[in-house]
Amino acid sequence: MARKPLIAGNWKMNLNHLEAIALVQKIAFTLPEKYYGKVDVTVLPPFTDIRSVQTLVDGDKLNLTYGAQDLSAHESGAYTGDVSGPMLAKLGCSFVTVGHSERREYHAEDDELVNKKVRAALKHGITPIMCLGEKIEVREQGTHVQHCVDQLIAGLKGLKAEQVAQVVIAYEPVWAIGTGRVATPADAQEVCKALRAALYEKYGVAVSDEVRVLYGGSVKSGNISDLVEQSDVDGALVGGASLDSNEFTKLCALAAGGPLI
Ligand SMILES: O=C(CO)COP(=O)(O)O
Repeated sequence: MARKPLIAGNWKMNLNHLEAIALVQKIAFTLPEKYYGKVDVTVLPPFTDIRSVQTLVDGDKLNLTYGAQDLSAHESGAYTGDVSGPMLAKLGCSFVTVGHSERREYHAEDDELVNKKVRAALKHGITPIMCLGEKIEVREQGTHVQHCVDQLIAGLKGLKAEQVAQVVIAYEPVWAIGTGRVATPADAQEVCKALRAALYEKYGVAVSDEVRVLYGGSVKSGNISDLVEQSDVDGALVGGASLDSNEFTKLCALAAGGPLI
């Protein structure tokens, strides 16, 4: 089954709301309408930028969508500093990353919390992009495939097949994030294929055919084509390269099959 590629720009903790408006305007101006039929494009700015991005996307009727980088597992209440699913839904967020390795590392998020956040996103109609991936030590031991499959199963625990069908998975090997050390297309395919096989085994073919599995880690316009050519890689979660409008739009165009802008 042909899955439409998704390119998600994870801005991480970069750009204030004025810079966010400028970047989204540049992306919208540079990427011609025709590409949106062949690739879904979303940007994931910091929380403080989302309202401004919403105003621009709604006002100019842009084809790209936007989302957030995290959400609370709770609905509301005494959770200082957190942002809830209902708040993000109200802002029109289409996606939210959950369980990014930087959240796992700096905020001690484990698979159990990731699972709660995936549920919170789904409950409020926001598509979770559930991130997983191995650290370098795990890869060196050669147990990375099983490690990633275990993270997948734990993150989706207790969900019904119809719910799993709505999730996006992002395989991001930790050693490839922000390092310039991109996994080879074969490395990405090995894990993405195993993740899809695990989805097939547990939830059936309708789910494994539907779920988009992205690769993330030092993705740029120079390597996106070889990555999306892999049969189980359905797009990319892009960090650094998503902050440069020329690089990001070029990457989106290539993921759509070109031609290069
Ligand atoms: O963490 C990432 C996206 O979520 C990847 O970041 P880089 O593209 O900067 O390596």
